Amino acid sequence: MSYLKIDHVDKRFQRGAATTEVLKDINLVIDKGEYVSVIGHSGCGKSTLLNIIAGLTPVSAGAVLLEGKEVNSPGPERAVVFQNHSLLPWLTVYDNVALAVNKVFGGQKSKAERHDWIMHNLDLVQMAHARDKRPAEISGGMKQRVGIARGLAMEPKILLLDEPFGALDALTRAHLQDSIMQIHAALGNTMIMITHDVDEAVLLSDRIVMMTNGPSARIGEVLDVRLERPRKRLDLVADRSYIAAREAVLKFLYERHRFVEAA
Ligand SMILES: Nc1ncnc2c1ncn2[C@@H]1O[C@H](COP(=O)(O)OP(=O)(O)OP(=O)(O)O)[C@@H](O)[C@H]1O
Repeated sequence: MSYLKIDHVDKRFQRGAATTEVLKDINLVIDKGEYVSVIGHSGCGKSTLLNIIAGLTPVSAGAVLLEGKEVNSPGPERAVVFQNHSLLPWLTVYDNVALAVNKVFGGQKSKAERHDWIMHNLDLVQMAHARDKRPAEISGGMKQRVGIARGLAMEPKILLLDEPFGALDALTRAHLQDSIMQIHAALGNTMIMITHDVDEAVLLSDRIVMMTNGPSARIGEVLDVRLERPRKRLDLVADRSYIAAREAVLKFLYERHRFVEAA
């Protein structure tokens, strides 16, 4: 049985009498522990696909199956990390993570166990020192770290990352990419990440799913990234497989499926 199966998924949005077909016949199987990136031009339907996997958006046809069970509502086994962190501004870093932990584990773990689990996840993203700060008191990168801790703390089967580093400067972004690689190596969790950044996709992924332009976007190609782990960005700069993977994605995006802005 596949771990995650996206099976002949179509998505159409209805606005009044007009129907837009955003996704057409999306098929993808993802193994447990895989890191899969989804890349494609703006508006092709990447977030729509992620939201379907999250159970936030219903499919128009087809199905998403996680361990054979159909996904049709949001659940803690599919946690989402959004681009803009989505932390509650009136709660501290600790309480933002606690909210999710209490919701998921309130009936299973004691108060002390939940506390340890919250601190463990804040430690994983190197944010334990800021546990009493509110979101407005910490940087964008730190907010994303807390968002990732909150997602991980739900112990999801799949962590869905919607451009998690998109709003960050290049250096902060690089630090967070390194952190997420370490977390993935340590926990072996399944991750699906949307990105616009070709280097980020190659650095982090086991496979890169490349989507054609919408409307009716499809999966155009899936690239296997055969780079050994752990990966170090500086070592990869001159690595032939890295350069080849990067070139394959760039060619897909800028030669075969060039983005043409609507007039
Ligand atoms: N709730 C909705 N109702 C109607 N149309 C929608 C809805 N959500 C998304 N769309 C449309 O679906 C298309 C795909 O949007 P989506 O946000 O999934 O693309 P994307 O690839 O994630 O874009 P970006 O890279 O710019 O974030 C767009 O044309 C968008 O306008």
